[in-house]
Amino acid sequence: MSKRKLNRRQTWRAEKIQQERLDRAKKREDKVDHGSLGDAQSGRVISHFGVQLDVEAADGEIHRCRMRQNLPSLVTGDNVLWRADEDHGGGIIEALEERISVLSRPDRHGQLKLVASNIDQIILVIAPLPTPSNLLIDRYLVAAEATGIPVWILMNKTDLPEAEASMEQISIYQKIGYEVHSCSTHVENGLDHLKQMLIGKNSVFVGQSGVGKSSLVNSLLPGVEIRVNTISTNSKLGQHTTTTARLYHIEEGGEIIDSPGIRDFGIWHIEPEAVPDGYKEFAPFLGACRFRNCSHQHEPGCALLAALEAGEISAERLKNCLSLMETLRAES
Ligand SMILES: Nc1nc2c(ncn2[C@@H]2O[C@H](COP(=O)(O)OP(=O)(O)OP(=O)(O)O)[C@@H](O)[C@H]2O)c(=O)[nH]1
Ligand SMILES: [Zn+2]
Repeated sequence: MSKRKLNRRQTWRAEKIQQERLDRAKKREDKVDHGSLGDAQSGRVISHFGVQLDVEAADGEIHRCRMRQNLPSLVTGDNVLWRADEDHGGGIIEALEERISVLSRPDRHGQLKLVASNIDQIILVIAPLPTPSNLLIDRYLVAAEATGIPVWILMNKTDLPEAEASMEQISIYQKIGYEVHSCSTHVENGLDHLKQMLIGKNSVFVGQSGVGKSSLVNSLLPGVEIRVNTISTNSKLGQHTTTTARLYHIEEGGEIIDSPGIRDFGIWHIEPEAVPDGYKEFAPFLGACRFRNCSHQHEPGCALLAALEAGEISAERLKNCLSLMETLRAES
């Protein structure tokens, strides 16, 4: 399979198939003698290890579960129906409830693999140091927009003197309509506002190495040790992580799903042609160019160039869009 991403129609089809499976599984279950199994109850997959998954029951207890063979592959964040196995311990997952969102990434063979589900918001973490380039921010935003999951920007390390200039640098994103919030893990009460933003939601933190994602997660989840790195110049491009995603509860409310494979989310492969769709302020102009294969660089009747001329989109964003397409073409 190519590295194609699911388009809307495919996503809709996958959801439909999933719902039909769920209905069939429920019907079958009604006819089965459950023996030593308890009543069906709802639960949440909080981590998975190959064929075994940890399911959190409504009372907060965690049960190591196997799954019925008729189920599709499950992922951290899934809501499931499961039964306790009273004879053998643990439990059996019998059905998957509809997912509201999924993060998937291509594996080394280009096949899409689910990474986590039911995520309410993607938080793109940036910091004054390492200094973000707007091109990199765009890349994360394009990837986030493609998931359909709401995304906003978090400026960490506001304790650094460079913070003000960085906020200025990213003000362009606020103009486009992205929410920008800030915090510091190094000052007292620096995370109070962030905690408010997390309440009642299932969030993932993404962003480049060294911006403080581990520090954030550690501060939000005291007692859960996640390694904090010193700034590294190593690019993580191409690295494959096997660590499973885990769902954590924040004491003040809200959930975080975290894994190294989620944090480097923005550098997952994106189709070059899909890039302009990730520039949300371009939406009114896309598809309006005179030529279908317009490169948006010099063609007469280019709707994006006209929008630029009229001051409706920024030159920087258009330049970054084109250069991101170029980079992704070179990578594929
Ligand atoms: N000044 C300042 N430094 C911070 C803050 N938060 C984290 N750091 C430092 O930034 C560095 C990188 O932090 P990490 O939490 O490892 O960053 P990360 O984003 O998880 O990095 P990766 O694990 O490589 O993806 C460490 O030296 C932290 O101590 C902050 O609010 N202010
Ligand atoms: Zn054009």
